[in-house]
Amino acid sequence: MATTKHVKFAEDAHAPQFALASTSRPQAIAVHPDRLAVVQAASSKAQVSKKTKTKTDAQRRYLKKKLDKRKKVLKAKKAAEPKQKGGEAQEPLDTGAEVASKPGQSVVFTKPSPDVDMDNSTANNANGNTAEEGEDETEESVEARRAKRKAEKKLKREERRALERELEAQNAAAGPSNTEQKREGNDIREAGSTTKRRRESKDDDEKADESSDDEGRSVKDRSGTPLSVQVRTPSPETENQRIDQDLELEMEMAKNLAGIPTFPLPSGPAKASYGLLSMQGLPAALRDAERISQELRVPVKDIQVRHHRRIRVSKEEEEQANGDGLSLRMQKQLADSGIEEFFAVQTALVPELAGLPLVAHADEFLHDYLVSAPTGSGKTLSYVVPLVEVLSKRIVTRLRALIILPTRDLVMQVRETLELLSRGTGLRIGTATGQHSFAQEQATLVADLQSTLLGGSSNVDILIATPGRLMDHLHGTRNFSLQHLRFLVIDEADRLLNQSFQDWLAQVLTHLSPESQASETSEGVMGHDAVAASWYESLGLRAKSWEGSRLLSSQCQKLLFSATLTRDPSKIAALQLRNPRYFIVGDGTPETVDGPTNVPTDITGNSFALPSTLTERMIVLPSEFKPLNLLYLLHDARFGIRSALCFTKSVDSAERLLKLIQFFEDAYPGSTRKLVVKGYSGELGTAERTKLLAEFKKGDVDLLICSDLIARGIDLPTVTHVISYDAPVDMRKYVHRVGRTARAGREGTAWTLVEKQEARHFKEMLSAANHLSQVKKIKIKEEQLTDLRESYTIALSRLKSEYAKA
Ligand SMILES: Nc1ncnc2c1ncn2[C@@H]1O[C@H](COP(=O)(O)OP(=O)(O)OP(=O)(O)O)[C@@H](O)[C@H]1O
Repeated sequence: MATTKHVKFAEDAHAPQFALASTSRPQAIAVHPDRLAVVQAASSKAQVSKKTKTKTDAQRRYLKKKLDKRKKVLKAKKAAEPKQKGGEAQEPLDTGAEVASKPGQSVVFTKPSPDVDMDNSTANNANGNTAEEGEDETEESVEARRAKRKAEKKLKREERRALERELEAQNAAAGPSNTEQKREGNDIREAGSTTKRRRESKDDDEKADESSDDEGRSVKDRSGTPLSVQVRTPSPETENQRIDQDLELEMEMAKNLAGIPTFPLPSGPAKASYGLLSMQGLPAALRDAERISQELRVPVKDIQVRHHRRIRVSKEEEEQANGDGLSLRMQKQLADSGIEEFFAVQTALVPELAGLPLVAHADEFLHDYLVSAPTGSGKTLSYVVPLVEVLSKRIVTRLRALIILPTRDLVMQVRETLELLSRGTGLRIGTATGQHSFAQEQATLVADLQSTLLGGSSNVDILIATPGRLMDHLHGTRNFSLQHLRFLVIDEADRLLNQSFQDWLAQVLTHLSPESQASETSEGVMGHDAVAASWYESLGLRAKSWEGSRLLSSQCQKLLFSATLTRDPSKIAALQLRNPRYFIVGDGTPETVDGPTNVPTDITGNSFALPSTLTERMIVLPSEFKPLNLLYLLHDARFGIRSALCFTKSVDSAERLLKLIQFFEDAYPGSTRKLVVKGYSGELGTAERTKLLAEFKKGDVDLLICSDLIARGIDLPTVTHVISYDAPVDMRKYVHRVGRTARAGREGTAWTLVEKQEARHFKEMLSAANHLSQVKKIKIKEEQLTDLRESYTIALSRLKSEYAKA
């Protein structure tokens, strides 16, 4: 509405008097008197003159510029004076009128009158051009005017400088107190000084104008004789406006910036302190982790299993409650497997867990456990031995232990260990990985797939699964229930917690509580004798007064393992831990307030433990030298790398490298025995992968080129070297890759080929984990590669033609 009115006024602005007088124009009468006043003002000549007044400064500038131009012209005239004195006729000025008559050009004659110039209206001739005459002026009056102009000019300069000083004073008043403020102050000063520089340069130009004729164009007559006139194309109004706008903008900027609050410069997040982590909800037990030295060894026969009390007891009482050792059966199994003494992580966990009850009572004070121990330190046995010891007391088969692992290969590996150590116990072990059909898996995991049984029906005591297939069974297999679960083991926990696959963790935790299945209770349901005691009440099977109502909602204890276990509070919170205890196996140095001192950690204080028997090397080189350097490592007698895993960044690059090395081996005459090199990736079938790993373990394969599929958890005791052909992108990956060697107290060497452009990142990564000093830099000289070059060139050209064919 307001816009319409405004438009109307704009239309009526040409005849405001008429609009006021005429009663036949209701639109005009309906207008608010204030607006009317504005419209009237805008339409009157008074408004024009007011506008002109507000631009006095700008006009002065314009004037000054004009005066300077005149001064220049005068100078030129003065230079011509001797000629005049010599009786030569003064150049006729009316020739300039000819030039000035050209449309669009304003012509300034050589002797302008300042009085005329002060009033533009009188200075403009009929064509809109400026024509100022001064033919009859004497030399004295010229001198006087020059002096006057000089004085005026000086005055203007002083005014200008005063303004600049004022601006600077405003900036200083803003009071910068830190770097950012200083920067802003600098910016303001920069803006001010830019203007100042511009002005100074203008001043310089003006000075230069006195001797040269840069801005003005020298106009020549038809005969080519230069005329003493200055031709300006921009109109004075445009120039005035520009100067006004500049000044207003500058003032505005200074005003705005002076009031802006300042903020500190952004910087990278600092490593979280333990105090901070605690404040963010990390349980105190996780802050004050129990550290165990990597070197600790205890003979299997000396292990004393701690029997848990039903009520919470002091640490001293708990220690006094030492019971017997491990079962004789277990001791025999371990001895048969060549295990005479327990490693550090096992000495901490086996006594703690092996004495746990098969069925937990309400007043049993149970813990959940988080364990961070180096790669190859025996974490698998540290949970497998106690699980077998506790569950072997069972009479009825129920699903009592669930072990979750990230890959199928790891599931098979843990299954092997479990089967070995549970021999003679009758414990049933099942796997769910998707290796077999869903129906096949269902048949092996669940005894009764037809009826609906409140207590579930399990064919296995221990299930080892990948999270994806586990979800399938939770949602799609009748009578598959987690209600009897005593142990939930999450191995390679940090990797699994990073996988949100079907929200698997939340799903598993939900299926541990009875509420999730309470709705399924109905009269037609059979077999409630098999329901877990802790689930009775929730399923409406007993009155509250029953003793079992005091049982825990779930008796399940959680055990988490990794070489790079997270202490990220948000991830930990998702686990819903109960009375957690945190074990870190490292060099035994107690943690400081700011975190462990010698164990590499990431930003959230996550511990990265590395085996003490590991030797680490890096070679920094241009990317094109990587294949030759790798071949050198494989063929030089000093290194003699065999039984090695070589990691690449992708399956494609693993394939290419494999072919290149195979072509090289064909072409290279230098070695007595050709290296056997094979590729290992997820693209191979399970049977093929198992066969390949068996060959490698036997020593039939010298080098296995692989993707990160087997970077975690895979236990190949014969690996003596790990080569990262492509450098790992983060510390976790590095720890797990290099951890494929130097396992179980054996020696091993890890090599990382670092491309020059990656070197900085790689070193920063190591040093952030406090680990840079452990990785020795090796340089292979170009001349050391000479022997390999010829065969390498052949291999390379064969590789090219192979890819050209594809
Ligand atoms: N007490 C022991 N004595 C001798 N060998 C052992 C002992 N405990 C474990 N080992 C062996 O050490 C090797 C590594 O064990 P395991 O695979 O459990 O390591 P890990 O800590 O799980 O490593 P990763 O973090 O890489 O998964 C295995 O070959 C295992 O048989």
